[in-house]
Amino acid sequence: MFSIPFLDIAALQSATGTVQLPGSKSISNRVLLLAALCEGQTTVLHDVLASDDTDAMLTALQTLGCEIERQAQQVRITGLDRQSLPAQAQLHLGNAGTAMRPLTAALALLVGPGQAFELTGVARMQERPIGDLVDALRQLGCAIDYLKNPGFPPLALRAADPQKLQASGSIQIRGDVSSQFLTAMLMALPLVAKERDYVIEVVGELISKPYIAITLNLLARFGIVVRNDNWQRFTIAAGSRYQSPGQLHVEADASSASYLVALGGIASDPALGQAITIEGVGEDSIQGDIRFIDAARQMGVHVETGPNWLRVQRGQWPLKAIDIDGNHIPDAAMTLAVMALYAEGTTRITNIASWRVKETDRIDAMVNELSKLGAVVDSGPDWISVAPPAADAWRSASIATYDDHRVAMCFSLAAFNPASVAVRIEDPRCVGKTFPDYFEALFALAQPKPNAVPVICIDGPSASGKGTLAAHVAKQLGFHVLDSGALYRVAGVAARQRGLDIAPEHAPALADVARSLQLVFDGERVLLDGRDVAAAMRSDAGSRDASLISAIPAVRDALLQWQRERAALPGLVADGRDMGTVVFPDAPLKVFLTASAEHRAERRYKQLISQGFDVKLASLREELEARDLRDTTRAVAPLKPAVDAKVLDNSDLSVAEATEQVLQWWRQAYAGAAFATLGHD
Ligand SMILES: O=C(O)C1=C[C@@H](OP(=O)(O)O)[C@@H](O)[C@H](O)C1
Ligand SMILES: C=C(OP(=O)(O)O)C(=O)O
Repeated sequence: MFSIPFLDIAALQSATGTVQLPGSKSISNRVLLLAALCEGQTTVLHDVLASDDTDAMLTALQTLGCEIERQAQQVRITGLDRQSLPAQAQLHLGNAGTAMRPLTAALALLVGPGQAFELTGVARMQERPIGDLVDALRQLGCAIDYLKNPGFPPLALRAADPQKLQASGSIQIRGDVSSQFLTAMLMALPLVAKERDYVIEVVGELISKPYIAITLNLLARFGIVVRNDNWQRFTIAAGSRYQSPGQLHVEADASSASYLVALGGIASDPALGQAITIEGVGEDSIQGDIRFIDAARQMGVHVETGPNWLRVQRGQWPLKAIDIDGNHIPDAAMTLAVMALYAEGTTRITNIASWRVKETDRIDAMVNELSKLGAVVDSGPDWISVAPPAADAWRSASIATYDDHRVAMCFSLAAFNPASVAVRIEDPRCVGKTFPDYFEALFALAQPKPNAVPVICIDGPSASGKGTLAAHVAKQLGFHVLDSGALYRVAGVAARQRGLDIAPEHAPALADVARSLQLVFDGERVLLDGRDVAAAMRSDAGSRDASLISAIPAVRDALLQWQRERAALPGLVADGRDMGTVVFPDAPLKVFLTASAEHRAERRYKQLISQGFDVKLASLREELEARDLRDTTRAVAPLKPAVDAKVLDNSDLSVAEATEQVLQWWRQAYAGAAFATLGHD
């Protein structure tokens, strides 16, 4: 997961490959709760989504005393024992609608005399309506108080009035704000439907119906058969009792699949043998969002399906604009709004009023962010229309994501824009709600346009702190790191292992060694042919050999390609001596890091002393000055700032200050002018 302030997505060209999708949020949170409601019975759930929303549900169930064992994607749950519910519990449910709504209903019926439960969430959750559900529960005698604003969480639950609970067998609930209210009632009522039927009548239009279908399907798996009269009236029969299915497999998430279906439709060219294969969800899915593929097909995307897989390729290009009622696929329909950037004509998505009360006001969010890119966008209370920018009207944009995972995921697809304008996704961590590794999955499938991967070069003399600075900058940007100094050290070790003397006369053999290095940098470990050589390369002999081998032009040439290939999505921070001058001459940001010999000697001195080495400051300084002289005057790739490098003297800067300076340059260098005019610098 990229837990960083923003993620720059390079101009992307194509996509191909196979992806195994994480579990469905809607199914995971439903089955976690259903399993918890199977009093005393154990259920083993497989392929459960691990994300912020499922964490919210799991943590709440644990707080309530549920026994849960979690191993990777497998969760073993023993159902709650009513008698041992805690007297008090405070449940923080983040922004998970699938936790807040169903838990409210179940706990409103479970809470006993003398017990009190509070349910709350993030600030946005406190703006997401829950009044229709509370009104329905109050008809049953449930005691629910609003702790802040009427109609919204946080809520306090106390024991229901038992007489009223038995008296009211028919409950009315509104269905036009969120289907999750009805889902919540359907999952809670089996807890009380012992002696009599309970009937739920939906008032007004029921939106997002396919989510009710998921609920009914999963209830049946847990032994509860609900009569559905035309989506208007639902009957839970007397004698209903939760019965664990023992084991249950969670399908992959069909809403998450929409971004990858769109990816294939935009960027997988069948003529080049490209396709996106999505595993874990397919035509047999119980999730309504699988119907996104119909909309994608209407836009011209080629989709093949199997029971639990999808294979997607570009069909018609540009895509066809469509006019679609998005009510049945409220989450996946957002993806259509971004696909519209690649369609001929204006795409209209209607009947999506619920977008306004989800993670953010999604209609406004889509209008704002699509407009930044230059699209022609319009909207109303329950619709949005999108026409792509004219060829010369694309603008680079820093996409605000409103703590909404779907905004972040959708807009990553804008990076295929024909104008190659830069796309920056702010707060990419928000995808943690349902698809924590979304960007990793995207980068594994997508290929950048030639030379589009952003590279930051940090060159400089010995002990200037390049490595530390590179690591800090890379961490902030989510980029890879190339420590080219380490590369020469490994080349030296490899040469010694093959019994070669490191001298100019062996240049061809040494270059062969360099060319064929089988190398993996894995945290602190450096694997050469599968063996860790970290200690050898950092020894004194390793340093001497690195210095010798790096002075051999044929070796430098041999390693050039290997270094260039490290420029992988989303980007690279390369540190060394000739990164900006030789290896990545087109890098958008080159930093030449210096510090006075006095400061560098002092830093190295402190470092070595703290490691227990007996060294003298004066001789360290002499060594550094001698090395500087050698480095700056050598014939091959002498150490010098690239003409377009920014010189950073960090003699008096902390690592944090130096990092901030580089990031500031980066924010400007990478499409900076365009972002700056949008106030997002
Ligand atoms: O029941 C569910 O799992 C969901 C129902 C839908 O909400 P609405 O019914 O509020 O549209 C959907 O947007 C949400 O992501 C998940
Ligand atoms: C609306 C969504 O979430 P929630 O389950 O919180 O309603 C969503 O995932 O798009």
